[in-house]
Amino acid sequence: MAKIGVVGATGYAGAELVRLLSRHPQATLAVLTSQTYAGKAMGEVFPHLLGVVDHTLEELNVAELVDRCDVIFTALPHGHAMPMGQEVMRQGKRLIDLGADFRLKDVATYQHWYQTEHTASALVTKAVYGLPELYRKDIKNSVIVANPGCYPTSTILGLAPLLTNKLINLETIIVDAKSGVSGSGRGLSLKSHFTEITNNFQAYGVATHRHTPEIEQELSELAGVSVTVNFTPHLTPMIRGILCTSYAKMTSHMSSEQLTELYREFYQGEPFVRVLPVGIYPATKNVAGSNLCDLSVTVDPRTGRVIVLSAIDNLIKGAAGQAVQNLNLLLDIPENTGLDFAGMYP
Ligand SMILES: NC(=O)C1=CN([C@@H]2O[C@H](COP(=O)(O)OP(=O)(O)OC[C@H]3O[C@@H](n4cnc5c(N)ncnc54)[C@H](OP(=O)(O)O)[C@@H]3O)[C@@H](O)[C@H]2O)C=CC1
Ligand SMILES: CC(=O)N[C@@H](CCC(=O)OP(=O)(O)O)C(=O)O
Repeated sequence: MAKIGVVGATGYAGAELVRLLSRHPQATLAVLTSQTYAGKAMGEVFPHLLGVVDHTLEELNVAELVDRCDVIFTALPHGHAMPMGQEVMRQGKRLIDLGADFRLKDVATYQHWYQTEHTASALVTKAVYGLPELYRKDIKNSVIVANPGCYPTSTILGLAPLLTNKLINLETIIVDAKSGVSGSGRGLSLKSHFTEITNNFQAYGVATHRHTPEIEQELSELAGVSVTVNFTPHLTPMIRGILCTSYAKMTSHMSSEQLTELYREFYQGEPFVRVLPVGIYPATKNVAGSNLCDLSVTVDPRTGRVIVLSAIDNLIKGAAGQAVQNLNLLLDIPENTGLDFAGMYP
């Protein structure tokens, strides 16, 4: 049994991780941390976990925390996982960071987009980008896993077959994404205020969202040349889910059926990617509560563009579920361990 620490267990991503790990057959929750609720029982802060998770939240120093665990998950605001990375390396343990601190390979790019100094830059080269569908082998042997952002997960899975097979003009990629409000975390803010989000639909971070360089880094890696994208996120009045619609000009003539077949081959054997038949489109409700990413691909012969739709649950495939998938790779056990459940419908 792997002893697990969840740092930031009282956030939306952390609490979802605790829920998933509580039923994981090869992991045991050793430490759950919180600054605000230290001393309280997890079930007191989250009544849905009453009788399911009996742990008391603790506030520990980094060295003690790492000492008590084999694998540590950090689900903290960006900038706070760096000391954990250093201690994990010192003690020879393993880290899965759900935040952004180890995702960008270029430290200057991180500092620019996050307006935060990187205090563990030597570790960035050691971290592996935790998207199992692309980096499975590297993740298995890694010490620090940089769990991807929610928007990048759905965008990259949607576009990867096109870039790998050089089927699109790289200067024409547009990503139009919509997210549920849980994506912005549990903390109170005007952005997620009930009256601001209900009966409302708005864009934010236009041309400035910090997931842009993460998406560009990974698409560039797939294409073998530098790729830029227009990425526009929107906030929708729902709790969970991301739906991304990506557009690009095709460089060759293919039908929707041919491209769908190519996607099927690309993702063959993947436990969590479903390529839908032509004419059936992903919806957030179909993946809510599961670790699935649903994809559809359509060619518009009139404009020569391909339209890719991808849907995930931002808290599961976009955060906690993907983190458990990465844990399974680190432990060298079947990737769907503890994740082998369908979503919730309706
Ligand atoms: N929500 C989502 O859909 C996704 C989130 N992520 C990423 O996961 C991470 C957590 O996100 P989310 O759960 O949404 O955020 P929340 O705001 O819901 O939770 C943040 C957590 O961090 C703790 N925390 C806050 N400030 C500090 C601090 N200064 N030092 C230490 N701990 C602190 C809080 O706990 P306490 O006050 O109890 O200590 C809380 O547990 C972020 O990096 C986020 O970007 C990634 C993908 C998707
Ligand atoms: C709806 C909403 O607010 N979503 C968040 C993205 C959550 C996420 O994945 O953020 P990290 O990259 O920090 O892990 C946002 O746009 O900031």
